[in-house]
Amino acid sequence: MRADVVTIFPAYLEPLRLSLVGRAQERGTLEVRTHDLRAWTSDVHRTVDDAPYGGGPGMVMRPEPWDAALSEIAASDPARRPRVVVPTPAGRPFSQRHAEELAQEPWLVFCCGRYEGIDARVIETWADDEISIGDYVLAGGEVATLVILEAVARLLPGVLGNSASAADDSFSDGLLEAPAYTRPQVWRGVEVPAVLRSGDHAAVARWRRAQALRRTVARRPDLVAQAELSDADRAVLDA
Ligand SMILES: CN1CCCC[C@@H]1Cn1ccc2ccc(-c3n[nH]c(N)c3C#N)cc21
Repeated sequence: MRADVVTIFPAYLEPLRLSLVGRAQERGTLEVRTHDLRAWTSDVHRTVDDAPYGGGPGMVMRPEPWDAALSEIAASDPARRPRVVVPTPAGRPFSQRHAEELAQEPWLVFCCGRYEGIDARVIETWADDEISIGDYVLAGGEVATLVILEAVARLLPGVLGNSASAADDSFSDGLLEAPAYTRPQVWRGVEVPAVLRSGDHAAVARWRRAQALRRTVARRPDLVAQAELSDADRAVLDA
């Protein structure tokens, strides 16, 4: 997968060189190219924003630099068309399913807005996806791009390695994950649940599913309504 990120703060994307996403890049599974939007300005001040029509606070990002940037990036591989993703608080809520969908794409381009956002005509012309990572307001699209790219990168072949699997993820079965424990067996007087030390893999799986169900009912009843529950699941919830 190739991922291009257009931003006025390229340094914000440096964390993509670390850890899981960094390893995916070293392996060649993911290629991240970061671009400074100001490279596509033509004035001495490298202006990327202007006052909003209709008045109101703040500034809006001008369409010309964005159109020049996206046109040049898209033209860099004429045989393909990238899926253009615009993080915005007005976007479709990001989810694991959405990450799985984006992980199938060979080429993503992320448009990181700032100020009050990007001129709406750029979104109308270029955006394939407008995504929100949550119901809170950030100062720009860079953090959202980091979130989306990490969630997508970990789903790419070979990135998680043998020890873990995206199929075991929280949300992959529609539920929150069960509590996890490691040594010591007793810590601050609290013992690790005996079933986890039993060696009975079937019992451990049942316990973890029950914990995930109870946790999801308590914290995210909306997810329970969407999850596919077995008779055994319903017995746990009815207990
Ligand atoms: C504050 N300021 C005036 C109100 C509108 C937003 C603006 C700031 N801002 C500019 C570009 C931009 C992109 C994403 C986000 C964003 N916030 N929350 C999310 N879940 C986001 C995503 N994904 C915020 C952005």
